[in-house]
Amino acid sequence: MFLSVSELTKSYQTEFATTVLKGVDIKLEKGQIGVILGPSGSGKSTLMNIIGGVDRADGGTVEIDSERITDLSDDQLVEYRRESVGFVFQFYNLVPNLTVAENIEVVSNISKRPHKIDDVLSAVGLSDKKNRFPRQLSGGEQQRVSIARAIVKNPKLLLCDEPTGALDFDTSRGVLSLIQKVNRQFGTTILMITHNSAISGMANTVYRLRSGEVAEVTHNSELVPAERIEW
Ligand SMILES: Nc1ncnc2c1ncn2[C@@H]1O[C@H](COP(=O)(O)OP(=O)(O)OP(=O)(O)O)[C@@H](O)[C@H]1O
Repeated sequence: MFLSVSELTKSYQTEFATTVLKGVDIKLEKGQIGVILGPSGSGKSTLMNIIGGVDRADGGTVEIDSERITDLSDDQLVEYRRESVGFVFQFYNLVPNLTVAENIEVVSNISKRPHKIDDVLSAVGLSDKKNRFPRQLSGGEQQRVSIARAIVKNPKLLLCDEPTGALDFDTSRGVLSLIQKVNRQFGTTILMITHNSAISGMANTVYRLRSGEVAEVTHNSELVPAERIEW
């Protein structure tokens, strides 16, 4: 199994101890798309942060491509985040005074096996806008840049946290369609979190999270093209 999350637990200690993940199991084959669905507060971002090496679990394991992430030192986690994981968030976090190409170049410059910037720009449909600044782009275009920046390092895993959360319906479908295209063209394994259940049709496996537990797992034998998703 390419991505294997087993019995993952996490609590936060504030005034009260809050158990956010109560033994979560997730499995994805290489090249698959997984979706994690769940209401606000169900633990989606916490789970994503642990898989992405941004936060640490209390118990359980995360393995990607036979590497046990939960055993890595802090320095090894930095390396893992830089080489192996691409992140896409609801807000694009582009550097405002760098052009589209430069925003992508910043990442490719520090990667060991990057894709060519022009190939990535072409894949996201922004070759003709590579010299623009983020403020000169629409929200959907800015999200395309952030996807290009996430995939240029040729990551083992692309983590998308509510990638369409700030976008209108038509633009969202375009971005989801691009995520499907990235999966097909580059063979990238993708894990996406959302509270929008309409998106689940485009995933091989859907995990429904409720109060820190996987309440339901659904496998789709046929994937719905993003263009056909309605909500
Ligand atoms: N650093 C933290 N310290 C204390 N509690 C936290 C921390 N991070 C998250 N939590 C709590 O953990 C629970 C799950 O949060 P999480 O962000 O993982 O949920 P989520 O499903 O991603 O929600 P949303 O869809 O609103 O982003 C929430 O009750 C939240 O208040």
